[in-house]
Amino acid sequence: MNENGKKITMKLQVFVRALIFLSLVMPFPSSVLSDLNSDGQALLNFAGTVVHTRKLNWNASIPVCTSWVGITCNLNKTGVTAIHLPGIGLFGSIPSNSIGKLRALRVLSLHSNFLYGSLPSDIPSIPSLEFLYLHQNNFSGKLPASLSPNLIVLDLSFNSFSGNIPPKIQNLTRLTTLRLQNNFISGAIPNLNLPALKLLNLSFNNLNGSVPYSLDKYSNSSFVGNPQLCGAPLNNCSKNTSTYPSASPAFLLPSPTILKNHHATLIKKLSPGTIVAVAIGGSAVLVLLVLVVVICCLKRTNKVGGGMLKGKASGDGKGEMPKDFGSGVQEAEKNKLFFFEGCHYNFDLEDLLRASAEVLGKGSFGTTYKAVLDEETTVVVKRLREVVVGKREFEQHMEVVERVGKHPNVLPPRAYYFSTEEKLLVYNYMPAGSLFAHLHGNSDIGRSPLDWDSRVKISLGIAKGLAHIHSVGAKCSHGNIKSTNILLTQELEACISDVGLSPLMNFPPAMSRAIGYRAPEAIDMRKTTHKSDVYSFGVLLLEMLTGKATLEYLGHDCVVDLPRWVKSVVREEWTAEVFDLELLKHHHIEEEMVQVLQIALACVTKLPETRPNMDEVVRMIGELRQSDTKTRPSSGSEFDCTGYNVDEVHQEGHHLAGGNVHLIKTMDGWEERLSEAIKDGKIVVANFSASWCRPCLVIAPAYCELADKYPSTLFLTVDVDVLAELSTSWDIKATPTFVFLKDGRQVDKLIGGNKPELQKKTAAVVAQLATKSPS
Ligand SMILES: Nc1ncnc2c1ncn2[C@@H]1O[C@H](COP(=O)(O)OP(=O)(O)OP(=O)(O)O)[C@@H](O)[C@H]1O
Repeated sequence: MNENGKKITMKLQVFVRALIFLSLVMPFPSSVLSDLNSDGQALLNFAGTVVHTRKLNWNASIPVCTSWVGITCNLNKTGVTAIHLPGIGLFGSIPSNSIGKLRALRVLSLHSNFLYGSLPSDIPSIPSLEFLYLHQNNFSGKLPASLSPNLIVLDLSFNSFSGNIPPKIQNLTRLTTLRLQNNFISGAIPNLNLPALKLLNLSFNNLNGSVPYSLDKYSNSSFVGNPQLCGAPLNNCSKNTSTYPSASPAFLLPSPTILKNHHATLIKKLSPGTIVAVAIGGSAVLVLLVLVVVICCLKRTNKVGGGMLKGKASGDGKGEMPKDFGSGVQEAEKNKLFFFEGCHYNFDLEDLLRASAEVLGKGSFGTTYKAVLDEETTVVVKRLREVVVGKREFEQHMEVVERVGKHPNVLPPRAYYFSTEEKLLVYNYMPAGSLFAHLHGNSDIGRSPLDWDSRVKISLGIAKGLAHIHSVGAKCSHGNIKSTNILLTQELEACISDVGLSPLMNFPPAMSRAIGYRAPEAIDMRKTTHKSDVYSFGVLLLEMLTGKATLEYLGHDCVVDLPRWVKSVVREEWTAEVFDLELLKHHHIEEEMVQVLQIALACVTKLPETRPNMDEVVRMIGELRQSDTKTRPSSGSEFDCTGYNVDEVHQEGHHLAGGNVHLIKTMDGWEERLSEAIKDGKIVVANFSASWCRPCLVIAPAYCELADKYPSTLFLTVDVDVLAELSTSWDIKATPTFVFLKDGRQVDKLIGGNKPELQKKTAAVVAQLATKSPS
């Protein structure tokens, strides 16, 4: 693997740790030893209810204050003062009478987990509590009404809290940071006069009324995304203030809260211009697609004169239609090819039987041929075997299929033929081939591998097509979703083939390739449902992410259980091994890849009722695409995993450090930009990561302290992924920020950063850059 590949691989290892909770959940010993103090008991109550990863070593047999992960105690070890468990995959609701019982607790940091439900009221009201970090979870219900009067930081952002801002916040005289953004908080903002408050963010809620005068000193970014809110620093109340679209209701997957919140933010932040552009662009693509299909159909065929005679050659490979092809077609019925409405093919059955033919494959429903009628007309003929319904029922069913086929991501049959002995379906020939061929057959035909954008586009197309099929009725499922049944246009739009065939057939024993896509409850084809289609779609997503087929030839055909394989790889913490090496060559896609992996894993859960439906899947993938322009570095705006907008944090840091902070946001071109910033004599904060678990909130105020302490100093923030490059053990607390003089000498370290190799290396880089750019 090249350098870049390795880097991305390591990034992915960091990213996907958040997924591990899906498979790493471990039961916690519920027995409690009698000598355990009440804090220990309270913590065990918490851990006994909230699912967690094996990183948590809490055990009744070990004293709480010596080595329980994430726990800090007071000096005489009589009480727990801090809990730091951010981003470790905690999943579930916090019970009351657990953390709320810790009477000495000052810091509670459980952000970036998967916690949901209401926040027990005994937690925020712990009298000693000073720092409460619960952002990036999925807590819901009203905001806590009773709050510790000692709170300094209250961060409940990126959750699903609703209700009003409790007026009691006014009593928090020590509060310096209040972050409630990206929730569903409604009502008017109370007139808050908080003397210590420096950071305020109420953006992207459902707040209304006018911004109280006491708060108009905060910037616009503290309030944006509340369409009903007006007054300085937002627009004047008399004007229309809806500058941002309101939030779409959050989608609740069992797991990816982060995904939801992150993307809810991104959508909310799309400007109307962008939305219009996306809408126009989308419609243009759609119109183009329809045009292509119409033009294809309009190409009338010339009758084949002296073409290939029926029954001449082999049925395998290129040649003519096989000897017995059409043998069941009775003379009187030769012209009884039934064409669907809107299709203008101009051949009859006889032409078809004489056409030059090639076997494309033998599937579960019969053999599929490519039939070339003339230079302009090539179709695909599916010769169905084991049709169990009679003519009338077949015809009625075809009417439904015609209806279902009216969607840009569904490949409709163009014509059919039915007689007692022969049943044929005619489709447009899709020269770009199947998704299977694109993913697994490239080397044979010199086709370049599918890049990430194309894979996402294809996934979205399939999801839309499938959602459309499901919208026709509860009983209308596809039943055979797999990569050979996804055909692609030249523009790489996905078309789902074989729609509506399952109900017509005598259920064949599933072919081995199909078995890999089958939901556990639908191995028998008769039991396919919407949710079993969702499972198959999840396998398709995994196939696109991993580049692995569901069937391997190891001397004999071997079915690959992709969901099982992927889960086992993630469990063993070899997550980066999951992804297709072809994809690892590209920059800035790792976050999206992990998000798609989350969607895929949600689709392939064992219990059908826990899988999302296809509409929800469409929305999730769609959000991924809409956020695309925001998450790619070229857009100039970035979000980290905790949902912080780096620009926003930069502004805060910049503001607080007296306009003397220069932030370098991305890895691209960082050397040049660092040099420039050094030349400008600015304080430099270099974030060498596009995203993930950067405690911006912690770092931004800390910049200011350091800016005071070391004027004209260079700050360098090194992220966990860079750390991972040098260290095999991942420590969630280590997000080191080093402070360097411009000559490369280190003068301080801010958080973590006890990795000498990393310090040495960064110091060398800084020194080298400093000499390159005289200040
Ligand atoms: N309209 C089409 N244009 C181009 N290729 C097609 C078309 N329809 C099917 N194919 C390709 O022909 C091959 C055989 O298809 P067929 O549907 O018979 O089998 P299958 O997809 O492997 O299995 P199943 O019958 O279970 O769907 C597949 O590789 C498929 O991708």
